[in-house]
Amino acid sequence: MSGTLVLVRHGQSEWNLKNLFTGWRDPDLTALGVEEANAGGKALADYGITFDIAFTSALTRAQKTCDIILENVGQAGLETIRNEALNERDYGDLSGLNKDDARAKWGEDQVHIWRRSYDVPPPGGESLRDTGARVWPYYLTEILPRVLAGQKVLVAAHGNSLRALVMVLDRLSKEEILKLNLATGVPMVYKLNADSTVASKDVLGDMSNAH
Ligand SMILES: O=C(O)[C@@H](CO)OP(=O)(O)O
Repeated sequence: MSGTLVLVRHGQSEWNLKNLFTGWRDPDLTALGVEEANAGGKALADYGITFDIAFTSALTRAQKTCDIILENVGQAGLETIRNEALNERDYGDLSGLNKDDARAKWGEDQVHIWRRSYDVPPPGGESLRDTGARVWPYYLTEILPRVLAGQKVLVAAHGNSLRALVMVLDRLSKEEILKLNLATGVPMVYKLNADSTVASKDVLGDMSNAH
């Protein structure tokens, strides 16, 4: 058995609350988002894990979630690497639009395809496959080697950048990934085998109401 990889989606952001497509835009956490990050951090503290290093994106909501989690496990100030490779999927021209307004304009089905399909990009933006094409190499070169060396690694990132990772880790098909939503602030604890496959996965919270 090698190390441990913890993936967590940031807590609720101002734009999650306003129901706006966010992508690379940079809204802060809401008060609920801060609470969710604290709850995720407490769950990890109860689980009994501490980290060797943390990774997060170039966006405020993920960075703050990362900091809050580290505070909760008693590791404020732990070395944290920020990289835009872990940023949210770029929503292109949809960024800043209200999701219900987009449904009214383009139809429920089309918006669902843009939000959750594997390979259909929103206008001017990235498909999940495009997002994976930057997340996955970063994972392989920067994150996985540390886990395989036995380190415990925290990754605080975004709904879709993490879906791209989970798709590969959990070996999900294009159809299965369409249905997968990640809840804000709920840590997923992966133990990896030496060949980098998943030995076990513990979800520390409720993913059932994720959307
Ligand atoms: O707006 C976004 O960037 C993402 C994550 O909040 O939204 P969705 O869940 O619709 O992919």
